[in-house]
Amino acid sequence: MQVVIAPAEELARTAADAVEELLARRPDAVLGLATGSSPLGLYDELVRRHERGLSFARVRAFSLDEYVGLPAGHPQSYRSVLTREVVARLDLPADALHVPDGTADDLPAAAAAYEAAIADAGGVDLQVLGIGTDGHLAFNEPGSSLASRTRVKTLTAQTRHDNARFFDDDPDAVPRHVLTQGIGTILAARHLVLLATGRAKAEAVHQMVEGAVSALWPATALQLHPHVSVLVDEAAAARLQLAGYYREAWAGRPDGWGL
Ligand SMILES: N[C@@H]1[C@@H](O)[C@H](O)[C@@H](COP(=O)(O)O)O[C@@H]1O
Repeated sequence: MQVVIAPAEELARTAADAVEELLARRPDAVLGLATGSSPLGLYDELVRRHERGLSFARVRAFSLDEYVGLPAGHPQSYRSVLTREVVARLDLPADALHVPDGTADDLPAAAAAYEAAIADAGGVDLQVLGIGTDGHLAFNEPGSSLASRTRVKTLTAQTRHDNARFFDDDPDAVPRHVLTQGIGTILAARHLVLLATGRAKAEAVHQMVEGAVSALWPATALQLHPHVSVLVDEAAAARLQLAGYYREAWAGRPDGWGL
């Protein structure tokens, strides 16, 4: 795992460099998009670079997850959030954004269709990730199979509490069920770029990078992936035991090496 400890603005630029390098190599790349506050700095940076000429016109994008049961067009559905925060601000065509269908009558069929759509696109080249305070990735809560694929999950009380800020601070208004890419789905992406900031993420980041691989901390499955970049600010890095080594490795990387 590659761990970068830097101020949030620098993390956003470093992640944007990886996206820009990918698009230079592959203009029709497949990007995996995360919701939540963690990737917002990266999305802002991509918008700035788009305004300077970086094109997303041929990119395909896949959301990590979606709430079940929110009506189409609900402002907090992840389709709405990603359309507002990413697609509408870039030249990414609206029909290039794929999101699991949380309104489907047949949710297992919608999950299978989502897996098929990712495979048809050739798989995800670069997956943007955040992490929950309980170590969840996408909506793979503690106890998730580390080999899981897209499926329905039940949110924990902790996650509904964390996400209540998007639902008028009412945890009961947060949907109880979601469709989420599985840990196995996420691990199939070619490059994983995880952003985490703030003290509330410090324990989850420590477990993810340095803890024993366990369903109790689903993000620890990233230790099994060959190309993971973990971008954290000082507060989120506060519990890392090997922080000194990570800093030394990043500062001393050979010229021209990025994520
Ligand atoms: N499903 C999303 C995750 O993909 C995200 O990583 C997490 C953390 O969100 P934030 O970045 O706002 O802390 O929130 C939600 O649960």
